[in-house]
Amino acid sequence: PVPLRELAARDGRDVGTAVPGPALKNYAGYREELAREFSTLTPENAMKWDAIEPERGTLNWTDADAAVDFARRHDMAVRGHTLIWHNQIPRWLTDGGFSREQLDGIVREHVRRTVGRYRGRVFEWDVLNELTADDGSGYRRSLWSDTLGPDFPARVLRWAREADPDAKLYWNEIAADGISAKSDRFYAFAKALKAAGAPLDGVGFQAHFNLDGVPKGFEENLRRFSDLGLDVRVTELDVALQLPADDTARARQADIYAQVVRACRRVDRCKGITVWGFTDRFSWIPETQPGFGDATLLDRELEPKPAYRAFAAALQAP
Ligand SMILES: OC[C@H]1CNC[C@@H](O)[C@@H]1O[C@@H]1O[C@H](CO)[C@@H](O[C@@H]2O[C@H](CO)[C@@H](O[C@@H]3O[C@H](CO)[C@@H](O)[C@H](O)[C@H]3O)[C@H](O)[C@H]2O)[C@H](O)[C@H]1O
Repeated sequence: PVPLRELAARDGRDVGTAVPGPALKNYAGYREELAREFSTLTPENAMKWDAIEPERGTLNWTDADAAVDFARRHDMAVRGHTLIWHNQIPRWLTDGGFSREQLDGIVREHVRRTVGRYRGRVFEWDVLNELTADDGSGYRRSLWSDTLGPDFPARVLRWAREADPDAKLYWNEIAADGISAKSDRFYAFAKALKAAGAPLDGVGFQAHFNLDGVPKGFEENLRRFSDLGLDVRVTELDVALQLPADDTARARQADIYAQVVRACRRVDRCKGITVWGFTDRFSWIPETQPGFGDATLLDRELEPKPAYRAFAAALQAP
């Protein structure tokens, strides 16, 4: 079959996947499939703050460099993930008791150093990740919102722009895929940043779904953000199944993947789709959602599932 990356390219879009460090190192078949099917990759954990700077001043770029090098050797682009998130923050930072001024300096240095290191080699950054409160009331409570003041997103975006003027800068969000109080708040934040002239280039919708299906207003939501002059992306797509999954569940899963592809293709500024892992062998779902899994396009032996065929068919449909 024609690789997904080629089908997406016909539309001027890209298709990507999250890549866990160990998979890239230890599984030959995985690397071949990755390079064959995908035009972008997102390091699943290697570019997060706790991986890069586990101890203050101790830097570890090993897995991040390996992912960037792999991409360069296989004509793939890299989405950097993620600079500011409430999870996977190193302990020295959460327990540091830093003042606003001190934390500002620390964040600025982290952004300058990380974006600077991959200047010209990472084409997009999830600068901001999951900052919106789930109830849509405002910012999610975090070290950042508690310490850095209400305008910290604009400041962090500006530091990222300084470090690499060519990289596209994104705010990536979870559970804001449809029209909801949360996505309304996210929309208001994005609109305010654009109005303030902050360097926000795009927004990412993670799309961690299950058989409840694609949330109501998904396409409309993509379109309203793009109408703000923003690129939009699906950044972490998977469809978790209750285990053991049967053919009916896999057929429903396939339909959901296809719906997402069709919605993205109908929105001009939807730049592409990234799946959060492409084989059931490497997926965050089983560890974090006991009883669920089989969420991706290929099975554990890298064999295509109905989801893969539906994804490909939706990419090439007229
Ligand atoms: O939570 C799912 C998505 C939601 N959106 C943002 C996105 O970044 C997030 O991705 C997931 O983010 C999760 C953390 O919140 C990641 O899970 C972490 O993944 C890390 C790297 O594998 C794990 O850390 C390893 O843990 C091992 C045993 O516990 C240790 O031996 C390793 O040293 C340590 O690196 C953490 O326990 C585990 O919690 C998942 O792989 C990753 O898929």
